[in-house]
Amino acid sequence: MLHYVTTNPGKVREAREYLGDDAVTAFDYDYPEIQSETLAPIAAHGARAAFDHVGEPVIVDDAGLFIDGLDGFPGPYSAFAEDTLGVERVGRLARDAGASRATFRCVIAYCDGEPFSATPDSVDQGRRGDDLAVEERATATTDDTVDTAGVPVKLFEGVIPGRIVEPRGTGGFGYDPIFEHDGTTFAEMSTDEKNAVSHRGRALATFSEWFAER
Ligand SMILES: O=P(O)(O)OP(=O)(O)OP(=O)(O)OC[C@H]1O[C@@H](n2cnc3c(O)ncnc32)[C@H](O)[C@@H]1O
Repeated sequence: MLHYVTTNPGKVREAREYLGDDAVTAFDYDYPEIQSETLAPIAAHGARAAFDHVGEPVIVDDAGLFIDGLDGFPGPYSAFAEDTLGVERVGRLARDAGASRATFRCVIAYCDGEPFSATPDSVDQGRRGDDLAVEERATATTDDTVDTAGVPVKLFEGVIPGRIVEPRGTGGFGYDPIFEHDGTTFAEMSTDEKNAVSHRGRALATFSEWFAER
């Protein structure tokens, strides 16, 4: 069984909607997080720690909102900023600074304790939005396997550009009310609609393609 290790029920809802109810079980465990300016090492080390704790295949998912005009703040500190400032205040900070452009990123890290064989279909199958205008660019990529003290972890990243706006909508969780993509905030979308465009949906798409081959 594949365990989605998180303390955030919103992530589990989206993963289940995407992968299917029976594909993953939620495992509520607050794995120790390292500090880093990028999400990938945090997710990789989290997956290793979660695998050590659970002892079965795990996914961890580290996400962050990167506001261009605030030099990427809150980025990897998004959970801390939500807990301390709150979503509305982060939104106001961005708008007051005239900084509406932002990117949501999600890195999914998979670990089952086994090495990954580099079959032609299992790596470097990421889709890039290079043919899209920069403003619209959204990417979902598989990254290299990361070795965390002898245990390999596989990473999948999803990225979506958007704008910080005044809060709208009641769905979703976290920063969804202030993150607008194509005129609609994530909180105004159903889980399905959000998954179709979101950072997490894109990361889940490349993960599930790869996992089906494993
Ligand atoms: O680490 P776990 O236990 O998985 O749960 P978390 O909520 O702390 O997870 P993150 O560190 O990945 O989340 C960073 C912050 O970004 C928020 N967040 C993550 N994904 C989001 C999404 O899809 N939409 C809106 N906010 C999101 C989340 O609420 C946190 O405040």
